[in-house]
Amino acid sequence: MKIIADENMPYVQELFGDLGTIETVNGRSLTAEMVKDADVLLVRSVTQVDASLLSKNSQLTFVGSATIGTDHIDTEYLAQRQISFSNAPGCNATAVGEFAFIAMLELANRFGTSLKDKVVGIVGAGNTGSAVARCLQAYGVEVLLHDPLIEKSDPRDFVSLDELITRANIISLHVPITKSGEYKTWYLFDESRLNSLNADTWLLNCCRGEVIDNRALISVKQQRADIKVVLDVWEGEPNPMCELIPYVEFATPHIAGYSLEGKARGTYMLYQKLVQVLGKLEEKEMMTLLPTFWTELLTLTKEPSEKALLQLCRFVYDLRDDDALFRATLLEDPSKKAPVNSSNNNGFDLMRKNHKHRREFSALTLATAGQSEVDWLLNLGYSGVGR
Ligand SMILES: NC(=O)C1=CN([C@@H]2O[C@H](COP(=O)(O)OP(=O)(O)OC[C@H]3O[C@@H](n4cnc5c(N)ncnc54)[C@H](O)[C@@H]3O)[C@@H](O)[C@H]2O)C=CC1
Ligand SMILES: O=C(O)C(=O)[C@H](O)COP(=O)(O)O
Repeated sequence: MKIIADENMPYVQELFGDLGTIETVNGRSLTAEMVKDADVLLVRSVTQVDASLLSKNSQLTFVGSATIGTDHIDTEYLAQRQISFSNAPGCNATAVGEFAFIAMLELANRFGTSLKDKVVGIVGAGNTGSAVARCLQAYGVEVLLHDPLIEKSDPRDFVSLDELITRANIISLHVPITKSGEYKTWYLFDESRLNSLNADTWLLNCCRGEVIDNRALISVKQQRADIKVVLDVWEGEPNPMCELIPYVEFATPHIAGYSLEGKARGTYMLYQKLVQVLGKLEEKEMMTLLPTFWTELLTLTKEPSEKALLQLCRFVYDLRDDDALFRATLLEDPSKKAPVNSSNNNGFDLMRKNHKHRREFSALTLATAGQSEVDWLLNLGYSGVGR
């Protein structure tokens, strides 16, 4: 069995090595010729899987995408050809949740205010949106949810988008990209909605770039310095509008979901699905793949202040590093805010390829010496001993 896999998918050899011969490829430049004799195709979000890519292949039985989003997959076409498909829903939700939470703490620190006093509006209350909400609620922050597609069947409280925009100090976007229908998300935040944001709103996008009209965001930011923006995803990836970068507080190349656990979970979920499709038994376990964190135990002597909490988060992931590298990679002279060039696609993809996967909060164990007042840190995701 020939398995073609994206080179940016960790643990493929460990998990799929016994099932067939593996060839790893650059997912962005995959062609019909390259996949013509594949039995299994394992991709990430940068590969369009459609009739054109599969036009020379008549033996493919399984396509797996180690991602939450499926906007790059023509699932109808795969179904027509009776090719099994699986993505990895929820695989990197914790990573995105922790990323957004850390970004909010960083913003609070930068602007000399407290995250705890804010109201956060989450647009899209599925896996990633709920993961952000869990972190915020663990810390005691008020959260508003907006999700018209699930509000009738979900016991949580929901608000309209207008109410969310009116009441929230921070808005975090967690919707799939959809181009049609009543609740389409393409340019959900267009110029008029961006202009309707309250003074001093913080806007975070960790889902898909085109949920915000990026050109409109530039013009709104030119008038509204009060709005603060965090972008992990960009319209037109891998060629973001470089002139937008200077208006963004924290800028990263679509790596909110890039925790080692999240990526491993993605590959592992595809392994589980393929084994099932092949009628075989699972013989591998995910946790045995992960290395231990460089330090496993941290002793807390008292409840951390917000600044100390940020330090604790930076211990696991320092967002400032990725932001600085992004600017250095995509802006020729970050101090002059000049773009390297308008189509710097290698820089964006190279940063993603070489990204040093961060760990999730759970990789770090906190010794809390029996203090129940720090239980919320365990709800935030850290592991704990001492109780
Ligand atoms: N930056 C990154 O690295 C990552 C980005 N993503 C992106 O985030 C998206 C969301 O991921 P999940 O939360 O796991 O997906 P999910 O499917 O669990 O949740 C998405 C939620 O958005 C809701 N929704 C759809 N249209 C909406 C609208 N117009 N207004 C409000 N809510 C709406 C859906 O009802 C659903 O509950 C993915 O589709 C993917 O595009 C996902 C993982 C990592
Ligand atoms: O899961 C998703 O959806 C994402 O956006 C992924 O985190 C993107 O990662 P790649 O598949 O592009 O490596």
